Amino acid sequence: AMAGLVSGAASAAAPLSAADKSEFVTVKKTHFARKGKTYYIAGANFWYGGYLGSPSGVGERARLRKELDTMKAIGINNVRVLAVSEKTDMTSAVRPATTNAPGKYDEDLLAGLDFLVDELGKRDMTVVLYLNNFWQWSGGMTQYLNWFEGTPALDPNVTKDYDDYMAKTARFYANKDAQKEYRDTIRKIVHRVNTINGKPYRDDPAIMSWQLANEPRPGNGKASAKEKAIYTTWIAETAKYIHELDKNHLVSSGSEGLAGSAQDARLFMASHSTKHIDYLTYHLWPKNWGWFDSRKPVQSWDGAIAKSRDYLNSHIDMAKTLGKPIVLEEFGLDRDGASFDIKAGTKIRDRFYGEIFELIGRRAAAGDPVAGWNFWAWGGAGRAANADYWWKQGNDFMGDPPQEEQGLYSVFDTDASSLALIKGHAGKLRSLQK
Ligand SMILES: O=C1NC[C@H](CO)[C@@H](O)[C@@H]1O
Repeated sequence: AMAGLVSGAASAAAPLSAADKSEFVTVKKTHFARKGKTYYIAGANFWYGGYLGSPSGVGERARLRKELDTMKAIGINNVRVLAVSEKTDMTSAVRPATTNAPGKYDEDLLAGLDFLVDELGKRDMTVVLYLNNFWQWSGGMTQYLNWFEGTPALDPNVTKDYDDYMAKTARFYANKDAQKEYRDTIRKIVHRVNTINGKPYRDDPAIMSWQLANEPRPGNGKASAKEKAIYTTWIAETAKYIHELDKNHLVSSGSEGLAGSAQDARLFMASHSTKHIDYLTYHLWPKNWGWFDSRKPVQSWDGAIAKSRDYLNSHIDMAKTLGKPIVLEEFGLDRDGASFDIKAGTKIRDRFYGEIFELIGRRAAAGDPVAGWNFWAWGGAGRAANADYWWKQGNDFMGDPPQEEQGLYSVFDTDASSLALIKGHAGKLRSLQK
């Protein structure tokens, strides 16, 4: 099995030439380069960063500045952020949305993204901006289909049927009208001029990459050859379109890896071999994928960590084969006792984070095409507001989007052991940059 097959001769990061002095994050063979050095991502998922930057409504600019200062202080150099959301009547989705209807945008909310990007530039931090969502918590592809197919936007928290959801949502890729609106929105964002600092996004090195969507999948686990072909074409053509709009920035898919490719390694490799995809992404979710049972942590730990290591190693090996850097841009585990309560411990999650950081760090040090990690997700000063832990409009934003209990996977500013662990491993990756 591919698992545990640690690469043979490590492909050490190629020495950088003066041309790599670019302020922009670029790809040099199987590593990122930035300002003349290799660049490793020690990042956080911060989906709501643009929301906090808004000048009105949901905006909390003082909180945003404080969150970025806290992240910077522990060595986090990158955040992964939702750039576009679609207004929907689904209860599991965030309100407000950057797109209220086809071609109708919320300029106040988009000004929040401007503020975030400007604040990141001031802190020498970078951002990955995803332009859509396969899931319903920001409207996403299912909302596009509501607009252009006339079908109801599907909320799996209501339908309780993920297989049906995934098969229907994947119709987005071949829906011409939905694709036209999606591309119009992409152009609106990629060609945006920052209203805070006057910088066109295209020319701003604080942006690291444009990402097609959060966790785009070809359909469900039984995706057909036709659906896989449509998905593969969609990735290549959308990535190409973005590169035509913007010569400076990288493009990635937002894929989870095998879990987001119907467990089909050939599909993952084929859909990411296009030259228009600059680096690979994968996500790791032991609890979501049924590997870890947080109510039976002792019994399920060994199996979960073995499968997790296998998942990491096999994806790094696929990155080696494809000759592209790979970022573990999401991973997470819940609090002790499967609690959402901020007072619950994080012993098991800390152990899990430590194992992931160690493996990634070891293979990065070995020169493998490892480009870093983003944990899921930054909760910071956010606090759950309701006894049932569900999000309601007006409540704090935190690492968990509205379709999940507020506190499920968030790392809060009071989770001292987790922050210390993140700080230590961010430092280890930073020491590899030369
Ligand atoms: O992108 C994602 N991946 C997993 C997260 C936690 O379940 C989820 O909130 C998000 O949709």
